[in-house]
Amino acid sequence: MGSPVHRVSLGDTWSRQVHPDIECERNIQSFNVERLTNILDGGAENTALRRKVESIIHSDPKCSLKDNYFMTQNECYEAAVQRKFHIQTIAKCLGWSENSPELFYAYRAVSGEVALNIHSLFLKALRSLGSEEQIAKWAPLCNNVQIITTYAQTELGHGTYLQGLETEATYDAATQEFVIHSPTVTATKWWPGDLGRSATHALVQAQLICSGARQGMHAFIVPIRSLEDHTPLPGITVGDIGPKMGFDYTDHGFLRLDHVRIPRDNMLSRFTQVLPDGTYLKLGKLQINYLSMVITRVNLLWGEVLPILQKACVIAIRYSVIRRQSCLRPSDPEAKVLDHQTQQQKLFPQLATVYAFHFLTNNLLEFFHSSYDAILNRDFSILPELHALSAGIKAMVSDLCSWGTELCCKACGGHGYSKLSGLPSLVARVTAACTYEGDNTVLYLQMARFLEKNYLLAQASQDSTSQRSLPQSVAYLTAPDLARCPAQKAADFLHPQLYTTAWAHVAARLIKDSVHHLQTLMQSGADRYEAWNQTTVMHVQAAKAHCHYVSVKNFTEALDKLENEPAIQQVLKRLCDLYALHGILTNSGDFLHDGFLSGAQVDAVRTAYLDLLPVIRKDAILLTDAFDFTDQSLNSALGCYDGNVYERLFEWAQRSPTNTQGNPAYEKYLRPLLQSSRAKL
Ligand SMILES: CCCCCCC/C=C/C(=O)SCCNC(=O)CCNC(=O)[C@H](O)C(C)(C)COP(=O)(O)OP(=O)(O)OC[C@H]1O[C@@H](n2cnc3c(N)ncnc32)[C@H](O)[C@@H]1OP(=O)(O)O
Ligand SMILES: Cc1cc2nc3c(=O)[nH]c(=O)nc-3n(C[C@H](O)[C@H](O)[C@H](O)COP(=O)(O)OP(=O)(O)OC[C@H]3O[C@@H](n4cnc5c(N)ncnc54)[C@H](O)[C@@H]3O)c2cc1C
Repeated sequence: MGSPVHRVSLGDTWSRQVHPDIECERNIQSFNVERLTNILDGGAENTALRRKVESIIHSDPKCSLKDNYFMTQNECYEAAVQRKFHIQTIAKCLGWSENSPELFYAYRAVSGEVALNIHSLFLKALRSLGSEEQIAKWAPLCNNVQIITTYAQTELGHGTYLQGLETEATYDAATQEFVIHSPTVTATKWWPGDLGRSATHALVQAQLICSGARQGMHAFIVPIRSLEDHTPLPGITVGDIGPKMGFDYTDHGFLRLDHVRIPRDNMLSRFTQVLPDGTYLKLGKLQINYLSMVITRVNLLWGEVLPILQKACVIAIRYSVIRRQSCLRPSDPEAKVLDHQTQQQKLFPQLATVYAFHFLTNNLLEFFHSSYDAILNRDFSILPELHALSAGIKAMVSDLCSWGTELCCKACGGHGYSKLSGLPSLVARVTAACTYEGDNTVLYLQMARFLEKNYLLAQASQDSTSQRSLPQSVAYLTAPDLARCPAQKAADFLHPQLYTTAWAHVAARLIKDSVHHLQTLMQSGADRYEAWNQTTVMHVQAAKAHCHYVSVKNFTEALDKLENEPAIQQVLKRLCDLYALHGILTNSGDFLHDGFLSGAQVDAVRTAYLDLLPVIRKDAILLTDAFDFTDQSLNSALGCYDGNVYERLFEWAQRSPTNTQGNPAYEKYLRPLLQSSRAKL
C-alpha cells in the first residue's frame, strides 16, 4: 500500500474516494507491492527516507509543479529557479549534502524540474578531470552556490565530432595564461544548459594549442558573468538559444569568447598538464578527456531517462483501467480499454522494458562505481568496456524509453495528447535523451567498434592454442553456439536460459556478419574508412542486438537473486519473459535469417507471448503502483492514484488562462467577422 501522501495528495474534494474501477484492481494482490517498492528503492530504509523527503517537499507550495502546463518559457524558467532555491534552502536547513540520497529524492519529488541541473555535470567533470587541488578549490564554491556553472562543449558547428571543435585555448607562456577564443561563428558554444541566463562559470571544452602544436580537446574553467551584477565579463557574448521542443525550465545558451584570458591553473589537469614553459604532458589516450561523458551517460539513465518511461507506464496503465470503450461482447458492459488485447500489447512490453531497464541501469551504475576509482588512479584497462557499455546502453535505453513513452501517450487517445495528461512533456523530455550526451547512432557505433575488436580477438584466440579471456560483457563470443533453437513448443520459450541463448546467438551472428562484410569490402580494395562507412548500418544493428542480449541476460540474473521473494520473482519472471519474447518477435527476421528459429517456432514464440498478456494484466496496476510516484511528481490528470480522471481533467482545464483572461481576438476579429456576415443574413 502506498503512503497517505500518494493517495490524497492533491487536495481535491473528490480525491478521498478511490474510483471503484481502479480500487478493484488492487483488491487481490498476488505479491506484496510494498516489498517490490523496497526492492526497487534498494531497501525498505530507502523507501522510508524517500517518502519522508517527498512529504517535506510536497508540503512546501513553492516546490509545487501545479500550474506548470499553463506557463510560458520565461515563467517555467523562473519557477524552476524558485524550486531549486527552495530545495537548496531546505537542504541547508536539514543538512542534506550534495550527492546525498535526500537531495536525489527531493529532485525526484519535483520530477527533476529544477534549474541549475548542469551544475552536477560540471562537478562530475571537475571530479574526474581535475587535480585534487582543483577539486578542493572549485567544488566547495559550486556546492555552496557561490558560483553557478555549466558544461560548454557542443558548438554551433560540432556536437558529435569532438576533434572538430573549433574553440581554441592557446597557451601564452609569457603570462602563464590560456587565451580562450571562438575564431568563427560555428565555434560558438550552443546548447549548454543553465548557460543562457544563469551560469557565472563555464567548463569550456576547447582545442589546446601549446608550443605551436594542437593537442585536442581539453577542459578549461572560464568565468563568464560578473559575480557582482551578473553582467557578461569582457570578451564574453552570452545568451539564450530560444524556443525548443521541451525543457522550457532550462536556459540552454550560447557563448562566444573573444580572446578571454584565464590562469594556467584553470585547465583541468588530472590526466593532462601544461607546464609553465608550455611543455605538454599526457597520461594515456587523448580520449581520457571524454571521461566525464561516460560518467554522465551512466548517471542520467538512472536519474532522468528511466523515470520518464516509468511515469508514462503509470499514467497510461492507470488511465486504461478507468477509460471504458466498446463492449467485448454485445451483452457486456463497456470494457476497460486495458482489457483489449491490443492495448495490452501496446502497454505491457513498455512495463516489461522499464523493469528490464531498472535492473540494467542499476547494474551499469554498479559496474561504473567498481571501475571509477581505478580509472581515477590511472588504471585505464577497464575503460574500453565501460565506455562501450555506457555508450551502447545509453543509446538503447533512451531509444526505447523514448519510443515507449510516445506509445503510452498515443495509447491514452485524445486525452493523452492534452498536456494535462503529463505525457506530452515526458515525450518531449525523453526525446532529447536520444541526442544529448551523444547522438544514439554515434554511440551505437562506438559500441560496434568495441564488438568488432573483441570478435577479432575471439577469432584469434580460437585459432591459436593460447586462450585470451574477453571482457565479461562479450565473453559469449567465445562460447559454443547452437545452430538451431531446440524449443519444440510455446512453453519452452518461457525458459530464461533458452531465450538468453537465442539472443546471444543472434547478437554473435550479426557481429560476425558486420565484421565479415567490412573485411570483404577491404579485401576488394576499399580502404578501412570507406568500408566502415559502407557497413555502419550493419554495425548499428549488431550493436543493438548485443545490447538487447546484455539486457535480457541481466534481467534473468536479477531474477535469480530474488529467490527469497518467490511471489515477486514469479511476477517479474513474467515481465522478463515478455521482454525477451517481445524483442524476438519485433526482430523475428534476425532469428529466422540463418534458420536459428523456424517459422513454426516464431509462431510458438507469439503464442507464449500472447498468453502472457492476460496473466500480466492481473498485476498491471500493482506493478505500476510499485514505482511509488506521488501524484504531485506525476502531475497528470490521467495518472493519479485515485483514478478520478474526468473530474480532475475538467477541473484542471478550468485553470487554463485561456478561460480566465478574456478573449481580445473576439473584439478585434471575431465580432467584426460575425457582424459583417450578420448583415448579409
Ligand atoms: C537532469 C538533467 C537533464 C538533462 C541534461 C542533459 C545534459 C547534456 C549534456 C551534453 O549533451 S554534453 C555534450 C555531450 N557530447 C557528446 O556526448 C559528444 C559525443 N561524441 C563523442 O563522444 C566523441 O566525439 C566520439 C563519438 C566518441 C568520437 O570521438 P573521437 O573521434 O575522438 O574518437 P574515435 O576515433 O571514435 O575513438 C578513438 C578511441 O577512443 C575511444 N573512446 C571514444 N570515446 C571514449 C570515451 N568517452 N571514453 C573512453 N574511450 C573513448 C574509442 O573507443 C576509440 O578507442 P579505440 O578503438 O581506438 O581503442
Ligand atoms: C536538451 C539538450 C541538452 C543539451 N545539453 C548540452 C550541454 O549541457 N552541454 C553541451 O555541451 N551540449 C549539450 N547538448 C548538445 C548535445 O550534446 C549534442 O546536440 C549532441 O551531442 C549531438 O550532437 P550534434 O547536435 O552535433 O548532432 P550531429 O552530430 O550533427 O547529428 C546529426 C545527424 O548526423 C549523424 N551523425 C553525426 N556524426 C555521425 C557519425 N560519425 N556517424 C554516423 N552518423 C553521424 C547523427 O546520427 C545525426 O543523425 C544538449 C542538447 C540537447 C538537445
